[in-house]
Amino acid sequence: MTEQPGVVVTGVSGRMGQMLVREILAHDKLRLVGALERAGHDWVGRDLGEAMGAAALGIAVSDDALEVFAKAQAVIDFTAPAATVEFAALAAQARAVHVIGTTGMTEEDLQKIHVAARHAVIVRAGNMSLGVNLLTQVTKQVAAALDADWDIEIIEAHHNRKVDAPSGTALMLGEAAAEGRGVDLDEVSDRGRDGITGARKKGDIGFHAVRGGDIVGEHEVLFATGGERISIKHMASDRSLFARGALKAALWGQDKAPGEYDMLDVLGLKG
Ligand SMILES: NC(=O)C1=CN([C@@H]2O[C@H](COP(=O)(O)OP(=O)(O)OC[C@H]3O[C@@H](n4cnc5c(N)ncnc54)[C@H](O)[C@@H]3O)[C@@H](O)[C@H]2O)C=CC1
Ligand SMILES: O=C(O)C1=N[C@H](C(=O)O)C[C@H](O)C1
Repeated sequence: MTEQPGVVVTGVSGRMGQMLVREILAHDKLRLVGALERAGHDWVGRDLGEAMGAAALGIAVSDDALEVFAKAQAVIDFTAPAATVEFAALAAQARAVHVIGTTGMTEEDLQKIHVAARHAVIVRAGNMSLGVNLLTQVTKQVAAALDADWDIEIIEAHHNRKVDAPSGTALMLGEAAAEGRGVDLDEVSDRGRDGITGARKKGDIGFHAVRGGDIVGEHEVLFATGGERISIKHMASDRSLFARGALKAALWGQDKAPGEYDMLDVLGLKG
């Protein structure tokens, strides 16, 4: 029997990092082989299990990406854009599947990830849950069925520590709506209205970000026209669903050809 793929978790002290560690330790087809944090973080050099307030795991938290990636068949990365761009090149060098959950990336960042995907499998999604990925497909279908007399607004809500807006998921939903409608999102996107904005421009897709407390992640796509509204919504109440999606992607990517993939590929929802 072949050995189980070894996984490195980056940003291991973070909300998603710790959730990923717990899910990998409970997984029967993946094993944890490394843990990475940013240089200067007080977890670096400590045993991961002890740093998490549990029993020792025999895995020291490292700040040396190149060294830990060399042991991995998959790198699961929910950190920050600058770190993720750097990890994409290093994971490709190590020929490890790079699962990217990080959001808030610029076009320039995405271009660098695209270059790294020439040599390795990269699975990237602003949301790793089955429900949200299904919602993108439904959004595309509804947008394709309705004309521009239906206004599309995307409303998202997250915890008060989130640093990027609109969320990666909101952008995925916006892309899906724009694709369904046959328009370019960059041309019709209207973000965070404020002041005397004038009347809503026909065909625009609006984005609104709520931030508060410990909201895990909520996304609503609203289609509104004279006399009626359609609202489709996803509510995440537990981060473990994002972590489980990421583990699925890490396993799925093991036998794939180099390239960029998303969760629709992993979940078999493309089409
Ligand atoms: N795609 C998805 O399904 C989901 C995506 N996310 C995204 O994941 C990212 C992280 O979210 P959270 O865990 O809530 O944030 P967090 O702030 O709790 O964790 C981020 C971690 O990354 C670490 N980090 C930053 N730079 C680093 C570097 N150069 N090397 C190693 N570690 C580094 C930080 O020290 C921190 O521990 C965000 O972009 C968020 O939007 C979050 C949940 C689900
Ligand atoms: O930062 C978060 O927490 C989340 N980020 C992702 C996003 O930007 O959409 C996914 C999820 O909603 C949680």
